[in-house]
Amino acid sequence: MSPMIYTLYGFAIFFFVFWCGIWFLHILAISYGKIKLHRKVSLLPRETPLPSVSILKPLMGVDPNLAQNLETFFTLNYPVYELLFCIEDKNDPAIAIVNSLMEKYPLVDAHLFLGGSVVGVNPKINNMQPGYEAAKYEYIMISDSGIRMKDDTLLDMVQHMTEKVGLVHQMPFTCDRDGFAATFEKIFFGTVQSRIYLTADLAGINCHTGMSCLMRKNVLIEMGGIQIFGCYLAEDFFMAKAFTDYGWKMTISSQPAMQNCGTCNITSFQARLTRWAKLRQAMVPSMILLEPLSECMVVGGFASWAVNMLFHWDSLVFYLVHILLWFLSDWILLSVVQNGSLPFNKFDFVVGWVFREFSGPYLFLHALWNPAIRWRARVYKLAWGGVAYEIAPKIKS
Ligand SMILES: CCCCCCCC/C=C\CCCCCCCC(=O)N[C@@H](CO)[C@H](O)/C=C/CCCCCCCCCCCCC
Ligand SMILES: O=c1ccn([C@@H]2O[C@H](COP(=O)(O)OP(=O)(O)O[C@H]3OC[C@@H](O)[C@H](O)[C@H]3O)[C@@H](O)[C@H]2O)c(=O)[nH]1
Repeated sequence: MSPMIYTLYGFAIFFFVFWCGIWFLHILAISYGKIKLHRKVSLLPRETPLPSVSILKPLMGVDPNLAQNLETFFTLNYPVYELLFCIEDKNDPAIAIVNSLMEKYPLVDAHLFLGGSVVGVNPKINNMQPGYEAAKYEYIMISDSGIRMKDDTLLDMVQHMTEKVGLVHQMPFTCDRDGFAATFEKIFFGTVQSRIYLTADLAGINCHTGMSCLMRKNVLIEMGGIQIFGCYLAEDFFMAKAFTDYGWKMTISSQPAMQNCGTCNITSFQARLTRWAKLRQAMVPSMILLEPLSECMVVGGFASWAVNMLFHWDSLVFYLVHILLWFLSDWILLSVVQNGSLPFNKFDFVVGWVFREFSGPYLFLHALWNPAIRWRARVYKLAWGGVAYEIAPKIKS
């Protein structure tokens, strides 16, 4: 056999093994999701009192659901906590919403911090810094503006903070909302993102998306505070990395993060996914190969060629069966993450799923060719490794 044939067989074996690995991830994610997610929160009395929590809420602008999302933080079923709302712009309309909720719930320990404090380039860290400095409790929670809590979400997260755990985060998911964009978001978070998030959590790989996380404050202080992550845009990834570097474990909680922003459209969601992809490409360069390769249509194409080469199986039949099984597996995983009836029918799922599968590789390439990162009012670039610098001044919204 010529070296060319050996090389082709080598590639065929690689793609077939990779394809098997991806299917192993599907099975792991579904099984682990069933075991890990949506467990009942224990209400049994404890020997020691529950730790008190300082909740940082960085806010910027308003959306139609902001008031009701924020209100869920005032009605948490948790003994001692404080709410630290942080708003950078002193003319931000979110201020009025926070003030009216603070008036409505005078017994809840809540404070508002205006103006932020420039400790780096990350605008979320800059915004939270005054709130962080004022935080008085032993656990710090960072919770983005679009998050909606159930009464027992904080309790669930605290119960996952066991002896060796330093950081508990929620796997991103979405509330039920109307419209195709909301369907698309739910399909994205409940399929491709959940598969990686669950398997990464099981394998102890850092996949932290910082929209809702609980941390031990003493460890944060030992690291130098949240400001040391201000030089990165992906402060979430580096915070989690620092916790593991300090010898702490991290885990997801049983309840996924319920994102419930009231403005939901395809363009802004795709811009957000592209921004995240740019962060991953800069921080974990192996993702540049692994991500496109692990897309259903791409890995299926390579595997179809490989099985034809190795076992003389019909490529087209193999490809179609692969897509059908992937689709079914995604439906099962989404149902596990949703843990109840879905707000859309099977036809909507087919349309949303096909759209996700075809737009995924496109968004990834788009992120690769356009390195500038727009986040809300500012534009940044990332150096390899993830350190960020701002390339355009703040755009007035
Ligand atoms: C046979 C092995 C195949 C491995 C395939 C890995 C394919 C990865 C495909 C998609 C990646 C999706 C990642 C989703 C979560 C990240 C969301 C995100 O970008 N968040 C950013 C913004 O908040 C945040 O800053 C970044 C966080 C982490 C990025 C690093 C992700 C690494 C994931 C690697 C997981 C491999 C799992 C393998 C388990 C055995
Ligand atoms: O300029 C800004 C941008 C954002 N933020 C706050 O940061 C939080 C997240 O902002 P967005 O919703 O725009 O962004 P994402 O949902 O994509 O964020 C997510 O990905 C990037 C990570 O660094 C974040 O930790 C994670 O939450 C919000 O609470 C927002 O109010 C600011 O305070 N200032």
